Amino acid sequence: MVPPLATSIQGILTDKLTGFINVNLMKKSEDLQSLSIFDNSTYFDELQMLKDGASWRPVNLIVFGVAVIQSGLTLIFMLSLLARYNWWIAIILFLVMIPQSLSYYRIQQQAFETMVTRSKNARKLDYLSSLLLDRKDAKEVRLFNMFPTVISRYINLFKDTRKDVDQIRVKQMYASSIFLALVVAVSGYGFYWFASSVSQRTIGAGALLMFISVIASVSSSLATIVEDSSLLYDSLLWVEKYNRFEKYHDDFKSGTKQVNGNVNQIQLVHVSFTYPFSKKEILHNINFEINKGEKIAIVGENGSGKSTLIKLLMRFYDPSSGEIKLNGKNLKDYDLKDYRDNLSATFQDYSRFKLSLLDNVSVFRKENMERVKVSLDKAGLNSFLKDKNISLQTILSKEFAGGVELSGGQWQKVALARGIYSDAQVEFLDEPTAAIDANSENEIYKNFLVENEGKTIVFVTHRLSAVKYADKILFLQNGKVQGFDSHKNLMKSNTDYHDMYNLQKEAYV
Ligand SMILES: Nc1ncnc2c1ncn2[C@@H]1O[C@H](COP(=O)(O)OP(=O)(O)OP(=O)(O)O)[C@@H](O)[C@H]1O
Repeated sequence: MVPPLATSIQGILTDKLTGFINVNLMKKSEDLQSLSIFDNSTYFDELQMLKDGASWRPVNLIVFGVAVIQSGLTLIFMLSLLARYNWWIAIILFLVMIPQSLSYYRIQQQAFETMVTRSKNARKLDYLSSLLLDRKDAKEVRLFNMFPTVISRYINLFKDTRKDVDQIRVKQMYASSIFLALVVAVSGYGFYWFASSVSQRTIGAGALLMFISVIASVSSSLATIVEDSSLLYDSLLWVEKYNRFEKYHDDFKSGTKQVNGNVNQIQLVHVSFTYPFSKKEILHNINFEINKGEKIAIVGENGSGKSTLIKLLMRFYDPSSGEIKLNGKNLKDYDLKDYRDNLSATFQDYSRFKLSLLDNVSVFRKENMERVKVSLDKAGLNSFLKDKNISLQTILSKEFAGGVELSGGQWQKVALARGIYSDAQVEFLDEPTAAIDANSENEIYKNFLVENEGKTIVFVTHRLSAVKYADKILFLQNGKVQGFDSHKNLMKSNTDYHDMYNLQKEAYV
């Protein structure tokens, strides 16, 4: 093909395929609605490799495919020319290619597998470099002078990773040398045969010149075929991994039943739960129910399973045993997206999108400026609405031009505004005020829990002062329900709860 044309076609294909594959990877992520895939480190390894190869591997299929076909045709033509004089030299030359090609393929496969296992290290290497280069960890990295250790860890890991690859390279070099030696031996013999035939005048002198050019062309075509087809094979292995990823599905399926806007009751019946790829059971035989309009507080020590319970209620995971029922039917029977449309949440590890204030609140749902403003106001951010330097279009990150940096508490309020904006029937709040000052905290709880009559609200809190707003409190200890009742009743009937509440009360007085 004409080189400039080939270059531009290759450029266009590279762009299109990169876009196509990355979009497909993102769409695949949309299919995987459970969080279980994120508990599997192999997922990150495979994804890293697929993302890294997205821009060039598929194009290699075409580039090397075309090169192999071109060299194959040249080879056949040249060998048939040679066969006209001496067919068995042509056959021997051809046979030399087979074992060498096979061994080359094997090495190439090893090189590919090394790269795949290496991707575990590649991710670690990426992480180590971003630790020192990114803004996120800049403060602690500098305070604790993490530079020398991180750099030396990077260098050691890099050396380790290179070791395997270098071994493969050496093998490749040996295989190429043996291949070359065989070709030289066969060609040498061929040259001897042609030269003797010319001296005995059984063939003309021109045949010797033809033999020399055939040998040059055959050996270069053979080398191209073997090398390019092994690179082609390498790209095919990548495509195979990509297809496997595309076909990947977990056991997590959406049902078809519609919620029809009625989340009247959510019931947990003998629910136990162990995270995927983990052995330890986190929740044990949980039984309780939430009725429409109720305000339920979940309290308990760190690690007692409060956030895990919220994840199950939102169906990010399914229980390992027992069932969660929505309006009397198994939650798994319901259309997942439809169910989640009825929910809203402010997570403990809420997202800080590097997008505009408007996007951060509306998150691509139907935009309604007035409602965004009301949500910000209810979340305690009315100061934002008066600030001349902040508009709804302002990007909430200094990494982008004109962006602003928010404080931890302001970020949490933006996350709360996002929850308020949705106006969903059921609201989950996982430690919604951890970073918020006492005055705002009170206001927020009032806004959420007192002035939200019809809404069902489940909130996790360590601040026991907030439990006064709850109809019922679920008291968790080591993944077990220790009590489920009103604050008043628990204070009377549950000594652990009573002690925990009083301890915190004393700390504040
Ligand atoms: N993805 C996960 N895979 C395996 N174990 C996990 C995972 N996420 C959490 N855990 C474990 O589950 C347990 C409960 O965690 P969870 O976040 O539910 O506790 P919590 O009560 O919300 O704690 P906190 O008050 O500190 O927020 C912890 O021991 C934690 O290590």
